[in-house]
Amino acid sequence: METDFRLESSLWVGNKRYRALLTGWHFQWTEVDKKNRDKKTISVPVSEVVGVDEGQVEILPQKSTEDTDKDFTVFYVKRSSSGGLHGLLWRLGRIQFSCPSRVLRDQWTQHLRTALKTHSPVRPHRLLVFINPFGGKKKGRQIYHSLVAPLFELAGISSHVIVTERANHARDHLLKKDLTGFDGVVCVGGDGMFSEILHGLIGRTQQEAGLCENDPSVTLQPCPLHIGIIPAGSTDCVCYATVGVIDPVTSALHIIIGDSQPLDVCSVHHTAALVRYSVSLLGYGFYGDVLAESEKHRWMGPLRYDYAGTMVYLSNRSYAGIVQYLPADPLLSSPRDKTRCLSGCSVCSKSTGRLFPHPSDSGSLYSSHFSQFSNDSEEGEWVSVEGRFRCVSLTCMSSSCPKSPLGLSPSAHLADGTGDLILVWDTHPLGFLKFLYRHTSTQDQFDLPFVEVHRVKAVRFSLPAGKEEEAFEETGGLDEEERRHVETISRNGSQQQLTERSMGQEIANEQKSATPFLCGLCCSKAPAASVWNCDGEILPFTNIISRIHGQLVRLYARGIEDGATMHSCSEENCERA
Ligand SMILES: CCCCCCCCCCCCC/C=C/[C@@H](O)[C@H](CO)NC(=O)CCCCCCCCCCCCCCC
Ligand SMILES: Nc1ncnc2c1ncn2[C@@H]1O[C@H](COP(=O)(O)OP(=O)(O)OP(=O)(O)O)[C@@H](O)[C@H]1O
Ligand SMILES: [Ca+2]
Repeated sequence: METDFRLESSLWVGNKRYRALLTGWHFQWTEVDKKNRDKKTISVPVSEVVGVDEGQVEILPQKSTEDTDKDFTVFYVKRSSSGGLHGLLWRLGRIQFSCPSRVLRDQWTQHLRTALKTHSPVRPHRLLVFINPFGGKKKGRQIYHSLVAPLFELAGISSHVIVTERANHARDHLLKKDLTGFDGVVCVGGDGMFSEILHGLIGRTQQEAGLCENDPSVTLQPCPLHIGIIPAGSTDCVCYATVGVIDPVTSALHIIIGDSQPLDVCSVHHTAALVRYSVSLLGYGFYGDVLAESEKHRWMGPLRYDYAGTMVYLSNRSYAGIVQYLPADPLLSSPRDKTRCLSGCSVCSKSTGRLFPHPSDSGSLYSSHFSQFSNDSEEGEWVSVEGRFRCVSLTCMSSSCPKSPLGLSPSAHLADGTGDLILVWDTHPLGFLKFLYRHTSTQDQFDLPFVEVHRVKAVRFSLPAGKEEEAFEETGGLDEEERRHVETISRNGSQQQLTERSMGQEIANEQKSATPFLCGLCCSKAPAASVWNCDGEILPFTNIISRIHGQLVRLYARGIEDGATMHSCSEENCERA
């Protein structure tokens, strides 16, 4: 393989001579001075070459090209620092070489294209793109058309663009319409848009596989289509936690080169029905109350979370609950091992083999998961704790975001088949503030006497006996209706109906009236129950069962690149160098 693509020759960039070399997995060019001494080398992995074109090529603004038939242009990924604690920004690098002859030029372009095909087999050719025109600062369309579409065009990707006309438009399209010929689905928007794509693709995949999403013990089928996220929302947590920066061009380049990042997904069930899927935060107590409060102040934009956070903090709530969890294997990793899941993470790579032991045998591929949820002794025993909690949070990944650059659980893994359960027991207000504040720095938020963190495969939450009735009274007896609804679903066994109901706007509205009334410090009686925040949506149920499905979806991403340790960034292919 190495020698198949080897090509070496002198090439010119302007009036400077370069020695260019295409060998195996890399394309590199070294400036050579008049005495034939090597100067700076730039080396680009073939997998990061975006495209090759004959002649002189400009992208935006389109200039008239002064084509010479001995030139070719190479587009590639160029890194620069994001300037923060987090990942690296990617930009489109461009270099135009002149060859001594047209024959040599053709040799270079052909070899580079063959190398690209061989080393980048998973690059998308056709994408389905959903743009939420109202996400974030309402710039989704502009971001896509000015920054992303020209790059897709340059890379020869054809895209079918749908500007959504209502909430759940993208999800419904993915559940019902023909998806033949698409390699991936791209959402232009925030976490809410990503969640729509997630639900649409997981639902569609299970429908086609004839699997029932309602039963938490069923091993779900991984989705064949990749998901790309072009961040254009007010909260872009999934993008930040999987790419390391919130930047449309960086994300577009990850899509173009076909990066593939598996992602764990948590399914949330109530009695015998699926409620929703979550990847970043399933949170009860503080985070539930913050979301409920913030919904009343949407007009404030992203600031509403800070306002709601402060109000909820001041209301000084804690909630009674019973939390049961199924611990993951402690020998594999720990939420307190101080490691970080970065690009090429070995814990995640090893998990792939464990989660899918025989990739060639589809029978055992999925059945391998099944026992993880049962109470069989090999998989460990459920642990049960009961008490009053400030918050109960479950996250399948670190959930790093600009507010908390290392995230809710800094050592969590994107694709290890586990989630981290964070239990914050009731404590005095200053203690809880300390816990929250530590999310903004590198200080360990778990190193506090009232905080526990567990790496888990599944979690159950229920209100203590007696509290349940009290909570229902406060929420206007909604659960009776919910119970009827779930019974209907169980009888009909209709997945579509369930999805409609669990994600529908009506239920969100019902819940708004059912959410605990926040009356700040003047509260005479605190509510007995909080609500669940599931990736930014309020759940209509309090008692839930959730289970982590390892590597259920794949994103066009590669995890966070650590600028400090990246060879290619610090030395060569980097604007900082
Ligand atoms: C003292 C400073 C404390 C700062 C604490 C920052 C912790 C931030 C942790 C954020 C974790 C986000 C996880 C991702 C969730 C997304 O799937 C979801 C959808 O986009 N976002 C939210 O639900 C949105 C959830 C937003 C939660 C924001 C919480 C803000 C708390 C502010 C507390 C101020 C206390 C001030 C006391 C005087
Ligand atoms: N055309 C549309 N009209 C109204 N709502 C839409 C439309 N398209 C998508 N949505 C919904 O808008 C919600 C928020 O979208 P998105 O996540 O893209 O933006 P956001 O600004 O980050 O949102 P939020 O502030 O709620 O986090 C999504 O849940 C999605 O279902
Ligand atoms: Ca995980």
